[in-house]
Amino acid sequence: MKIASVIVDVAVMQTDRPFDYEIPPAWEDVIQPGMRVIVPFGPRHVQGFVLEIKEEQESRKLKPIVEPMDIVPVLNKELLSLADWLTAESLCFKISALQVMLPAAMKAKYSKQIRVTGFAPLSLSVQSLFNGRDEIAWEEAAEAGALSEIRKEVKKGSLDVLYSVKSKGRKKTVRMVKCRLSEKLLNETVQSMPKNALKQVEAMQFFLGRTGEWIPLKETGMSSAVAKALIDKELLEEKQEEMYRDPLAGRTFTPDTPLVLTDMQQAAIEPILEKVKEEKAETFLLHGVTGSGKTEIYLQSISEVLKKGQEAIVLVPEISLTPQMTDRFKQRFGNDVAVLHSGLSTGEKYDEWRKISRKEVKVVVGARSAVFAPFENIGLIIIDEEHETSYKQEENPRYHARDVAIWRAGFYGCPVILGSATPSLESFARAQKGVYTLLTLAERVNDRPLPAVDIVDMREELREGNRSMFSRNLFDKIKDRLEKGEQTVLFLNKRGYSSFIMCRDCGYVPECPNCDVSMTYHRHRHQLKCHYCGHEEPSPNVCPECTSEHIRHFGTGTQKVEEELLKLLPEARIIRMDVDTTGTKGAHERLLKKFAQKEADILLGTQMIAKGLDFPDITLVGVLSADTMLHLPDFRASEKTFQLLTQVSGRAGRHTLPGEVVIQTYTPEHYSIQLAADQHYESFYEQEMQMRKMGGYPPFYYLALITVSHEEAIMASSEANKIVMNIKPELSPAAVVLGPVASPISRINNRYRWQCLIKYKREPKLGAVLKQVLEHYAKQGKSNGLMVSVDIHPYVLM
Ligand SMILES: Nc1ncnc2c1ncn2[C@@H]1O[C@H](COP(=O)(O)OP(=O)(O)OP(=O)(O)O)[C@@H](O)[C@H]1O
Ligand SMILES: [Zn+2]
Ligand SMILES: [Zn+2]
Repeated sequence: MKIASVIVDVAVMQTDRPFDYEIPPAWEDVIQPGMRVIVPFGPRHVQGFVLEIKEEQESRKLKPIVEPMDIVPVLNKELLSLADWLTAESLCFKISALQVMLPAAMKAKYSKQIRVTGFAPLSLSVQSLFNGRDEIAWEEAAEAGALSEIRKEVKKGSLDVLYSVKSKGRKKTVRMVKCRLSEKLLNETVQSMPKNALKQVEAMQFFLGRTGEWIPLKETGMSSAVAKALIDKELLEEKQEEMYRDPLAGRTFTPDTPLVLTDMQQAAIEPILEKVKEEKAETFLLHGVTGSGKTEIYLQSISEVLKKGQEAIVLVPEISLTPQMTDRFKQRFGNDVAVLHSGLSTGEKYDEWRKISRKEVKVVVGARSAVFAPFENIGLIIIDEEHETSYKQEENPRYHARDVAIWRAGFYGCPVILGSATPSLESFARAQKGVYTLLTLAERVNDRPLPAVDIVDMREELREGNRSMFSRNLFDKIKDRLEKGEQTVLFLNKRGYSSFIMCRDCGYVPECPNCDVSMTYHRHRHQLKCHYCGHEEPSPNVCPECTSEHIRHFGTGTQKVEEELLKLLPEARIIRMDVDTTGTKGAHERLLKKFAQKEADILLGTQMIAKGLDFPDITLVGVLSADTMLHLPDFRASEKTFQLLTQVSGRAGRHTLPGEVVIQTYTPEHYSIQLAADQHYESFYEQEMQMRKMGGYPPFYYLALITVSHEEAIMASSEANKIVMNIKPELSPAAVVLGPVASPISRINNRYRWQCLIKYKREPKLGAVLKQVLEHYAKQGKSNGLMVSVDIHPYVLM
């Protein structure tokens, strides 16, 4: 008999192994590894993934597969083995590793139906609920409050519960019609049709000269009733045709041609093209200052890959998946490009995925999860802005796109390009050691200078009586740009410094009642909101502690900056880009377009404007508060500050007009601010490496973070203690186990959180030890309410 081993869609430790199912003879030729199937599991039907197919001589009693959900495998052999690797590396469930590779639309949707069996009579109340129908949805019964009644009936045998599984994704179809008659016959028919059937006559006339051609029903102008009548008369034929939802519908792209590379670009691209030609895996770190033409190198490398008939994946951070960035790929490669980003609807993402899967496109540009694009002949993988922490997924499977890219490149024998103006310390250290090959673009294209940077000490401003959020230096420069008709970008760093409320008399800051964090103030609704659990409450007008009225909004929101700017410079035309103004579909793009067409003088925004912008008339960049991120409890705080300041500064003076940057700060002496002003990556790297060495942090040590949470603080802390006691003897003396300590955010959603951090260099047993810890708590978890999570190479230490 033929047997399929299947991973079922039930993400708990007990089911984290393949289960065997019989393949019914009818499906023997159909079912293959990598397909989704529906299988019985306990009383239910669930989705599962076929891992392999076995042939056994002896027949044994197995439950049969109910039916396949795919006609062709959705995961190829390579992706199936990538799932093995991912499971082992990130200590996740196999099912999570398989699901993360597919678009959300392909996740299973479960529904329950209740059906009348006819074996026993129904009670009157249930009869009236069914109201003559054979079947109703579970939800309907639940809403009617009839579940306990139903349960009794199921026991009696009069009702039955059916579980069904569906894919969420719907293919979009259009109704097409075709005239079945020959041209001659059609002519005669139109003549002989009764005159009172005017609509039908008109409809048939439409096909004169177009018989035998499939035409969307919409275009024929006839109603469905008329169509139906004509189909019934066998004059027309109909079919449903599958369609893609096109997120870029109605946009045209002016094709562009490759630029002539500068000598420096040429030197950088050659080693890449060599590996493309040799089909050898190698990881390149392309370190190029802002505006040095990295993107052109990506484009021309991809060209070579396509010429060889291979495919390319380009990852960019979600935040820079702006039309400006994706257009550059569309302009060069036209319809060969699929774009995957979170702004697409579930259906649109599914359609893009299908285009990739059917090899109708050759290039994918997308955020983190695009690294799983189901290509089978990959010739190049590019990760732009490789230092971005959003490449690490912060939920299971906790993978880093860079590691996945390097794994896939190893499989296909192709190069990986990691590009950045400010590489992560980890990657640069690897390049120093020769694990990655370093390629450097030390200057901007065509000797354009990097912008000149002024650091302004805001404490000094205050001492001299300037209480505004703009230093005199920055203000003068903005005014100057307004007069000259040049453009300014103002950047407000909000990460880690969202606006909160504080009482100026007693220092009281409202905190979330469920989580130990201060709440964020939302100005437009005068509400306080917790970003961890979603709790919301009205913002107080007097201090709940001391009843002072001086309880105020602290921190500066973009809206407040805009108001102040308008007070000072009423003539300025400002575009504000933040979560409030870019919430609707296409808003991001519209705002940037307006700015590009010079309908505004100042672009004011948060993180989302730090990257990728390339406009010729931006000659001034102002950073309103450089140090807000420096004070986070995170060993990467300096690195993040340096990266962000360098990126934002890089938006100025990218074309012929020279650029200037003003950085406002309360800690001007800090090395990450000083060195960002000099745009001196190597010096920053040297200095930061010393700090990391002293602190025992990456890249000198690897990290693993264990977090334990429970509703009672004492449970969380004592279990965290037990874990530490159990782990320590298993590790080498070189490993350092810190904690347990209360997590920086010590409570989320009424669960107390404790953590311990393991620092290590080489611990071959660590993975197995941590897996044991997880297994142990998974078995007990349900009964004692403990939750334990493990994050290998964590980026969020809170
Ligand atoms: N060989 C070239 N000749 C002329 N112009 C070029 C060349 N290469 C790139 N450019 C132009 O230089 C500008 C900067 O290039 P690009 O955006 O590729 O830089 P980048 O290194 O990706 O920048 P960033 O990291 O700051 O986003 C662009 O306007 C681009 O069109
Ligand atoms: Zn107070
Ligand atoms: Zn909360």
